[in-house]
Amino acid sequence: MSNRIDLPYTRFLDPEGRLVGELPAWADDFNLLSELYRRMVLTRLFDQKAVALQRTGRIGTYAPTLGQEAIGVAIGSLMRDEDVLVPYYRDTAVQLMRGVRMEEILLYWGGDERGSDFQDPRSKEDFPICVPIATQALHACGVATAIKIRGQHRAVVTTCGDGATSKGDFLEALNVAGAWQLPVVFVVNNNQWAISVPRRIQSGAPTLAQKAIGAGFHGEQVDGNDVLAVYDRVQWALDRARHGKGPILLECLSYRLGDHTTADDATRYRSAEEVKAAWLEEPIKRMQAFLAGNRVWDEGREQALIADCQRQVQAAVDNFESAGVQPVEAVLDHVYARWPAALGEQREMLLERVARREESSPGAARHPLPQAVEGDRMCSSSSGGHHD
Ligand SMILES: Cc1ncc(C[n+]2csc(CCOP(=O)(O)OP(=O)(O)O)c2C)c(N)n1
Repeated sequence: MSNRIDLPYTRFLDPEGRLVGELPAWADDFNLLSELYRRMVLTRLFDQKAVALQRTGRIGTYAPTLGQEAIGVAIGSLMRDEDVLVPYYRDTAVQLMRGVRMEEILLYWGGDERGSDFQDPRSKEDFPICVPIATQALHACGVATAIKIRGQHRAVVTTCGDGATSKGDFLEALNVAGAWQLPVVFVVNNNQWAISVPRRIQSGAPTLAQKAIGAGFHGEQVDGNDVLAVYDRVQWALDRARHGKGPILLECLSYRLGDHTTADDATRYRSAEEVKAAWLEEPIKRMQAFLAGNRVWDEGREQALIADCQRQVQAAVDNFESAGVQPVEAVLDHVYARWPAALGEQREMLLERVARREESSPGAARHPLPQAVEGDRMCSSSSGGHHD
């Protein structure tokens, strides 16, 4: 007997950018389609820069989003200001679409608290990136419960990887979302790897989407390399959630083209042939081919786009590098809404110490961003503020 539950799978574009399904009416808008492409390119160029900044010791560990741009761009382009994002660490694209500034993302990965204090009103109520695997799924259900109690028309989106779907937190979140019919959309970035653990041994379930069925709600699979497919299904899921029709799980099938993080070396556990084959499926080339085939994209537009994105990325890097060092006491900020008395005392002590050190040797108490440690690529822990 098969353990497979037949669930929908959506794909409109094949890897060459040819149509393999009938596009919905919303996709008649070629301005929108070009914009989705532009956003994927911007994400990729920023991502490449972030990796380069880690390699030169200017930020700590970074989790590249290479190959998964379609998923994040689709989600972020569809969420409304009043929706809430509860992300994981590979959500650079969604955050950029939500108005999080590139320099804020760099500050975050540099271990700077200012990187989670988003300035854009669109992302003010979004959560910071969650590094502990799958815990964000429960936070999302908490937010969705509040929205439901208040009778608001808002949706919560939470994301995770394929490995995260094995965690108790994830399964508990599905359970409560189904039991209470919460307005939450779970998006699983099935990029085939959880660090060095391949999808085939991650779970006995033939699809990860079917995990929703056990919790009493609908799940689907989507080609996560096809931005049009992801856009279509996320749009539908968000609309349902906002109208009180309960949760949805979308499993987006993609591939992690980069290392797990800059502290990883994926050549140790996966073959060059596998990665080469995955590059043939990646999302940006296929969308470019589709747009070019419809005569709305050409080499001139491509060059102008790349130049524009590079300007934006460089301006963000300049802002990041001139942000200065965060105050030492920031290590205690953002932990409690109402401070316990003991922590207040510790903060005072810390400030006194900083003041004393500052008096005896000006500048010494405020350290610059951490520098790269030699051989960082092989280290399992980060050189910055995060551990994986
Ligand atoms: C609770 C917890 N356990 C272990 C880790 C270490 N860890 C970091 S990433 C990762 C794999 C996650 O893989 P997946 O969920 O597939 O997401 P991906 O990184 O592939 O996007 C693990 C085990 C962690 N961060 N948190």
